[in-house]
Amino acid sequence: MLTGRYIVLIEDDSVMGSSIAQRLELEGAEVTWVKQAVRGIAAVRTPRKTVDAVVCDIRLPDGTGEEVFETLSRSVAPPPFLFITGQGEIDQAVRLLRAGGADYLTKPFDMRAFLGRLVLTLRPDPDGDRPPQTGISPLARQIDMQVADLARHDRPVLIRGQRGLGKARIARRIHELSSRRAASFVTVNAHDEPSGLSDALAAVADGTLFVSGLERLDRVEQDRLMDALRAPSFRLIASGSADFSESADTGNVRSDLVYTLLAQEIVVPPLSQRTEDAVWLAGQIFQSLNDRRSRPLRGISELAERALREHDWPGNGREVRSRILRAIDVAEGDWIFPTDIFPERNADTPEIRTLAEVREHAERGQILKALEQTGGQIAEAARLLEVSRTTLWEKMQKLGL
Ligand SMILES: Nc1ncnc2c1ncn2[C@@H]1O[C@H](COP(=O)(O)OP(=O)(O)OP(=O)(O)O)[C@@H](O)[C@H]1O
Repeated sequence: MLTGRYIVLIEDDSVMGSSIAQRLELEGAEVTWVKQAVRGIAAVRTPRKTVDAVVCDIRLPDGTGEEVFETLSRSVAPPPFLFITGQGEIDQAVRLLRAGGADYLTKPFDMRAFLGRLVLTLRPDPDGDRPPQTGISPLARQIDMQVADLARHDRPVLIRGQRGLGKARIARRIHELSSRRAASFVTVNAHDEPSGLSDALAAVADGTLFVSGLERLDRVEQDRLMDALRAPSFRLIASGSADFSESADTGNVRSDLVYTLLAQEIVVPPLSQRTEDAVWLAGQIFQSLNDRRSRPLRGISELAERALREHDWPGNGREVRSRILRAIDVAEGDWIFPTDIFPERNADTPEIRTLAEVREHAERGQILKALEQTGGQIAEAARLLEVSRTTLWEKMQKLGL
């Protein structure tokens, strides 16, 4: 029933804790059991894998379940919480449900009833055939799960990160997975002058308002937005720079606006911290553009993939897109090569290239020339190049020809 699921159990009572932990493990779950609030916060905030649910007692030796939940909500979108309460704590539990906790159960309870409630509480199955949207790295998969989670709520969201990381795409995905998906998604770009906030507020109705680059909104517009948020018909999603939380300290953004947003945030790490995602994204963008070509290319060569992995992507996803667009345009053969993507690295720049790179580049040129002369006859080309057919074939495979 719970195979492969990871559950954090915060329960100080040894008898209760061990019977829950044992039962969860019997059902196939992996369990981290802690007895203190502070340890619970640590286990959820820096989990060793994605937490599918937290089972949390309300009364703990060093605090309450409510404090655990609230502390976590300030920095991350917490996983679903199933609270275990005593009779006297129901008010607190109900308050927690309103704040976004998933469910509660009153002691004493039957273990089967507990399992039934837990299954309904769990985070949607991460392997539930949803393809990656942000990337394939664990960090990106975590973002995709947060997106699914936040789509189930209706609170304001802040998406924080450097420029060009796909924050606008993330905002749109939250909207499309949410119950507001049939309504409109209206974007305000605070980098533009004027941003068009008033028109957007008039147009959004019960849809989602996405404010890109929130810290760039001027004071008058911030006041207008905050007024609208007093009784909003819409849901606000905003994007901001990686150090957005400092905006409140420096006075760039009204502090009440900052705190409204910080409660639910997604932090998107730069591509330089997850270069496997840069390679993945290049592949995705290549695929979508290539499919539209009348003469499709065969792919991104291994050498180019290596170069993608080694680049540090200061312009993030936006840079990936523009480089792949260009590469598809200029590629001469069937495959994309490093210099198609990074033209600044071509032979007449003073940059030192490895001997292997130079050799591969030269070999590729000669092989293409020979194949051209022989009308694509491999045996004949091999004779001109004075190598065996097998050697030529192997080199062509390696060079992606
Ligand atoms: N995961 C992704 N899949 C496809 N394209 C992406 C992805 N991430 C970024 N891009 C490309 O990067 C560009 C920027 O995306 P987007 O506008 O969503 O980023 P942003 O983080 O909101 O940028 P900014 O903060 O600079 O406005 C777009 O052209 C988009 O095509």
